[in-house]
Amino acid sequence: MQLRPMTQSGLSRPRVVVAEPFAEHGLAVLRDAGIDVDSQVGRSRAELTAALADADGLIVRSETRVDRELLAAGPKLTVVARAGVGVDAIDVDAATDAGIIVLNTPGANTIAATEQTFALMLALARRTPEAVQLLRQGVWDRKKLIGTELFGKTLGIVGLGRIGGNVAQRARAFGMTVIAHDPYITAARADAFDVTLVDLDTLLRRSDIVTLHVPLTPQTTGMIGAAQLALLQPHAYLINCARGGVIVERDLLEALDANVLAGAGIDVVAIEPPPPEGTGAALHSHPKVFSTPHLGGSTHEALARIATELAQDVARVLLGAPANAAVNAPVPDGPEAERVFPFLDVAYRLGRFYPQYARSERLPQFTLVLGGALADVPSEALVRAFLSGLLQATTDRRVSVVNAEAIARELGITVDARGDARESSYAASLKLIGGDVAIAGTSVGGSPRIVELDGYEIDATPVGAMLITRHQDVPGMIGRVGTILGDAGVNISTMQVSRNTVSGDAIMVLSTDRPAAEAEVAALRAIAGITSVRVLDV
Ligand SMILES: NC(=O)c1ccc[n+]([C@@H]2O[C@H](COP(=O)([O-])OP(=O)(O)OC[C@H]3O[C@@H](n4cnc5c(N)ncnc54)[C@H](O)[C@@H]3O)[C@@H](O)[C@H]2O)c1
Ligand SMILES: O=C(O)[C@H](O)COP(=O)(O)O
Repeated sequence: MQLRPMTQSGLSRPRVVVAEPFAEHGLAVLRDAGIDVDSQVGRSRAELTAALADADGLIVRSETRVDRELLAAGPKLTVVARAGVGVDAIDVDAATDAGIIVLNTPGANTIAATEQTFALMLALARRTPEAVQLLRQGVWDRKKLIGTELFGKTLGIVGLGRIGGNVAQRARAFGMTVIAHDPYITAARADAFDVTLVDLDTLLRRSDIVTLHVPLTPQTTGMIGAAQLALLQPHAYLINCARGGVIVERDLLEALDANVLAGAGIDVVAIEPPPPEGTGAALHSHPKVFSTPHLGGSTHEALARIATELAQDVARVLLGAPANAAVNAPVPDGPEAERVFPFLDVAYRLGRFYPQYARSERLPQFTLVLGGALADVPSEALVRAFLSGLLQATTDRRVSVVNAEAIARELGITVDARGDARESSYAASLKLIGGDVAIAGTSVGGSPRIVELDGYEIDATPVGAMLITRHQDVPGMIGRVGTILGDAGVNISTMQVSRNTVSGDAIMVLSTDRPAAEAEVAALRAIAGITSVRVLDV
């Protein structure tokens, strides 16, 4: 895919501030893509705030609170990237309002968090940390340390998403019965994991071990408090590798002291790192709690995966391509993703191309025809990509896929998207109709192409500097245009000519290494037979 920097400072090198540890090879991916990296790891919030003044991107993990105030310190910010899954420390709504794309790496640490869940589960069941501690003190006591088996026990999973699903699969291999509570998944997903879906109270009553795998949201904050803990069996264990805030920590401490449950394995606490006098620290030192300092996602493999995936996605966004994993601008997943994804860039380029080519006083109402194999895919992500390109080329505002629709609504711009399987002579295509202009695009090997422009068949890559002439179809035109541009030092990288045999007109579509300057355009316009010259920066 051909890319160009999409920063507000035009063609200057984008700059990314890294606020928390991020694997070196991820930084190398950014630098190789022409992005400057500014490490603020370990610096104060004031220093981080100052560093954002001219930053295009920000990379964080779970310890940086990315609130409205911090976002406001970065007027050029295009992307906030979370190296991991949970985005609860990021004000995603504030980012969306500001047109900032929030990325994460869903799935990259799923296995790590799943295995950490089992590490805590087995540690609790076999009392391993206690055994290690006693042996370190020289105590050999086998009777005191008799454990329990996972085999035959009931595991209750709260949140049957990526991690919950992986935990379920492995629990079945241990010979456990698995029940789950997740109001947002289908029965088919539960069946696929051989899991019975139940309500939360039933899960708490029936489980020998309860494990939490929900995101921290307003609905899940404090979802396990005194009333829920009271439903547990006295021999039950509670595991939390999700977020500390899902549990009311004070209630858990009291329940442990009152033998309401047998123990807890926790990787996360509500405030990290926990202040010494808080409930998080009290849990860490509680004799019935085995805890780890938020290590669920911290394996070499997961961190390497995260660094590569995130750096590539940050580079894609900063270089003008659609994101793979934008939290606030989702693209379809499943089988449709493969069809839609290459066309996000086509839609975006059509958006940038249109106003520079059409030059109409007012933007018309648009129609976007999803042709061929695109006819039955959801159009939302394609419309967002189109609008972000269109508005970036027509407004001074910070526009991206996350706020393009809202801005378009404000400006009264509408897009009527419809599928038409018969529309395309390509396997799949997008046709944009606006006023009396019609442009069709497709994707070839991941590269956007314009294949039809106002009835002319062409094959042009709408990326970077372009020059389009309309002229009479007479001999010598190509030579004259080429000579003027050559004399001016404008290198032509590709040239397409297409003719209309009925009208006797032709179109020439050039990609140039730099946009032609006004004087050069004036010289082209002066060629007899040339009716229009347009310079575009797509
Ligand atoms: N300890 C760690 O280092 C670590 C590592 C990775 C992820 N996490 C945490 O684990 C969470 C889950 O990760 P995932 O990748 O499985 O996410 P996911 O989005 O794939 O799964 C979350 C599941 O929770 C369900 N859910 C949401 N609200 C619910 C509710 N009120 N009740 C029941 N179910 C609900 C969703 O339907 C979804 O199926 C993340 O959001 C993150 O906070 C922690
Ligand atoms: O949400 C996540 O991805 C995990 O909690 C990991 O968080 P971390 O990046 O702070 O280790």
